[in-house]
Amino acid sequence: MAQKEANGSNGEHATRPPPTPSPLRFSKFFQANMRILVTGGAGFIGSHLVDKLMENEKNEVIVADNLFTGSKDNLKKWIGHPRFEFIRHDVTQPLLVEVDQIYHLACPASPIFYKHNPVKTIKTNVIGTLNMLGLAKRVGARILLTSTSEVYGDPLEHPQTEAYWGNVNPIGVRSCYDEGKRVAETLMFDYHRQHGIEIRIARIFNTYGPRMNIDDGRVVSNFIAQAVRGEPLTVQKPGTQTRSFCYVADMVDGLMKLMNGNNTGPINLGNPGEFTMLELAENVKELINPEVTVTMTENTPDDPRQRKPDISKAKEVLGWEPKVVLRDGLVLMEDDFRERLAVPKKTKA
Ligand SMILES: NC(=O)c1ccc[n+]([C@@H]2O[C@H](COP(=O)([O-])OP(=O)(O)OC[C@H]3O[C@@H](n4cnc5c(N)ncnc54)[C@H](O)[C@@H]3O)[C@@H](O)[C@H]2O)c1
Ligand SMILES: O=C(O)[C@H]1O[C@H](OP(=O)(O)OP(=O)(O)OC[C@H]2O[C@@H](n3ccc(=O)[nH]c3=O)[C@H](O)[C@@H]2O)[C@H](O)[C@@H](O)[C@@H]1O
Repeated sequence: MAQKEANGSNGEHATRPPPTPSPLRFSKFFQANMRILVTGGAGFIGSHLVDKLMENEKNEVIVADNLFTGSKDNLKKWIGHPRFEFIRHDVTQPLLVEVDQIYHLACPASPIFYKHNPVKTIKTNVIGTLNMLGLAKRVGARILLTSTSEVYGDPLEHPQTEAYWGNVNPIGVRSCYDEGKRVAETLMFDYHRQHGIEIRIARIFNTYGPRMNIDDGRVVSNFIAQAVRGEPLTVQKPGTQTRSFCYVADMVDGLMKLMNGNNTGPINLGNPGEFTMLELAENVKELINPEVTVTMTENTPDDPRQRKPDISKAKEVLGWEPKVVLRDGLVLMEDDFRERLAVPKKTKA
């Protein structure tokens, strides 16, 4: 059953005005660029976001990343650029920089990585978000959190609207991530209400695209790497579980619209096209390598059975909806995987 509309979704519950940015911002002669911090900017979504932000000559971009799952390779075209800076930094430690906006993405996202060191994952979500909120408060910056559709857990409502409070196991092996992100959302709203911080929360649904780690472990990258290598596609049982896959360029566009718009969120960002894992495997097989087989493997605990975003709110308040359909996105990703795996496409005889 739909639960009541998420509180404070438009900032009406802030009890304080936002903290003031640096006095220099109001100086008549100061013509600084917009200074933007991207935590987790060496990762998959983060590096695509950095590319887009760097297109605007009025932006200076600082990436803070501990390189746990990210890589400097993802940022190589910007290293040394005068408007770009990389800081190897773990967000569980305080960070002192002067910025106007913070995109807070730092957190391992693939289940195999976030379950690898669950205590660190919780610390990243809770202490990391606290640190970034503290920074936002000190410098008067607006902060956007990349939350997740996993806050809905194994959802009993379908598709999921932002008003749904979720069905999350608090003590399971995925909880470090799901509950960590839920606490991060709570912290965002508490800082907003208590200190007037300008917040934005995106609830991201499964996003895919070029630059995902080859051994990332997530389903789209697994299937594409397997198809390119000519290995069986590993569908975890029962295979009827569903996900909705969003192409990364659409996601970056949504994140920037959210950051620069007036709504705090939370707002679902995702592609509502819904596929079973067996359907995804069939699509990858047909498009990338019709010779591979599909094999059924064991699943992991608490795997959500279905997931599909209701994006009415994103359409209404951001004027955003995804443009790239799954079959086109898979092909766009294939070229990047072939290049990195050094497996060229077979040319027809
Ligand atoms: N890709 C998706 O489908 C998806 C879905 C929902 C939410 N998200 C969220 O989007 C964000 C980015 O996800 P992604 O898919 O790009 O994952 P990713 O693993 O490629 O990127 C995460 C980045 O954060 C960095 N990082 C991790 N812990 C850190 C720490 N303690 N300090 C500093 N840096 C740290 C990693 O090194 C990496 O560069 C994450 O917050 C994730 O929860 C992603
Ligand atoms: O979008 C989200 O909110 C979340 O989605 C993913 O979590 P998950 O949906 O579990 O992603 P995958 O690991 O890609 O799994 C998707 C489905 O594919 C299945 N799978 C995975 C891998 C594989 O080789 N085969 C396979 O069938 C899994 O059982 C699962 O049902 C991301 O990894 C999270 O970071 C993100 O927050």
